[in-house]
Amino acid sequence: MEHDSVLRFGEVPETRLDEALALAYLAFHTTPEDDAKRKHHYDTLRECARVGAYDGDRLVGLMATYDFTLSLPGGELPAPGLTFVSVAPTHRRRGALAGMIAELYRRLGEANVPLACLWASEDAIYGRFGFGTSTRGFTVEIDSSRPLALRIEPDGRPLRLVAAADAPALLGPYYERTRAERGGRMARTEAWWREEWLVEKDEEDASMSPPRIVALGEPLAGYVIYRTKKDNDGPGLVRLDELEADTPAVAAALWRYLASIDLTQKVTAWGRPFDDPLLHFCADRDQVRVTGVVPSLRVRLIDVPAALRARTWAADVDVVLDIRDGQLPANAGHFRLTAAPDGCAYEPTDAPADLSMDVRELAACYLGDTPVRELVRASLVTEHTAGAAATLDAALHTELAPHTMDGF
Ligand SMILES: CC(=O)SCCNC(=O)CCNC(=O)[C@H](O)C(C)(C)COP(=O)(O)OP(=O)(O)OC[C@H]1O[C@@H](n2cnc3c(N)ncnc32)[C@H](O)[C@@H]1OP(=O)(O)O
Repeated sequence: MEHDSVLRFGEVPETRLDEALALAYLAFHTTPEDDAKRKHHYDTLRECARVGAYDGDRLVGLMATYDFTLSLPGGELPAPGLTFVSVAPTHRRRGALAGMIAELYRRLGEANVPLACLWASEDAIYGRFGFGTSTRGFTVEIDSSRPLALRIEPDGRPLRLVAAADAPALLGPYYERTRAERGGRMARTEAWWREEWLVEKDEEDASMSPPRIVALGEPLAGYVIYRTKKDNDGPGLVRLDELEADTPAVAAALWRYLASIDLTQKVTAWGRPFDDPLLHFCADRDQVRVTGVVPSLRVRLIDVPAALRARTWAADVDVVLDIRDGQLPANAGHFRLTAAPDGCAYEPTDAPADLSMDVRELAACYLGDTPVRELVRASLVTEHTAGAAATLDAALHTELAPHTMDGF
């Protein structure tokens, strides 16, 4: 009988890309709206590394990985991004995903790749595989039927519209600088800008306008990318896709601009960084309402020592961590972490632990997002030595909140 058959895991060759794409459309309940969209998916899949699950010769599971580079506090690392994770509905809950993950971890281990990352379609899937939520954002809604009330003076320099064709060259270097200031951000290629950020027709809502880009300052001091929607039955909408600014005054000017666009009465923004100054400098929090918190990038520490050594540390720490790891035994055990602003060592030890945690909790703290103390209070980290979590938090601290806008 089919459900007794044993699954096999391995490469998905280029010759089977049509089948792989059909499987992804089946699992995600989608059909491409036109040939161009299908070709885009096909080309994306062709460029990704791919793992499949096979029942006999039939492809019943697919996982692809983008070749990303992720910013860390004070550094960056390659971090393959999982995407197109799909299992045929006839073969669900038989270990296809678990087997593909095991095959992926084997490959990444062989290639000395220390991290992997993803956005989850459902929250409950990936924690068991050691992924922790490493960046978060919030969604915000602005009532723009009246001018945006501000407590600070917005930057008064003129704003200018930028053609989408010119945007990668202008915004690319600016965005790249922000990666040095915040963990959790992907390096963007020109193709990524064009195909993911500046694509004419919005992937999720075809009734949205093409992307509009507005810049402030020369040299560039800030920018917004947004789309608008005119609703014939109600007020139009501005959907902010990205806002970056050198100073709060520049940010204030850009937010005020978004809230002033004619024939619209609402601005929505998704995935804003946790430390967005808007929430402080707006004068009326009834006008600027936080409507949700979004778990963003999930990170898997494949090689914990290499991952910890690649980031910088804000303060001295000397703690023994007892790490559990259900998939990668090399990460499990007692390790002494000695870190300081000039470097970090992470070595196995027989010493008793100061803190015990699963590797997914370490991932949640890794980029400076969730404080270890919060996880102690949630009983997800055990503190054996009083004060150990606070000391580790001080060392993990980052000036700016980690943040990811590139969904994939
Ligand atoms: C990065 C991305 O691409 S995210 C997109 C993920 N894909 C989708 O959402 C598409 C639709 N869903 C699917 O294709 C499949 O259901 C998948 C990929 C989510 C899961 O694949 P499966 O082969 O059924 O998972 P598998 O059998 O390996 O399950 C492994 C474990 O995860 C659990 N699990 C799997 N899916 C889920 C889920 N959606 N919610 C909670 N737990 C889950 C299983 O119960 C199992 O737990 P156990 O080890 O305690 O028994």
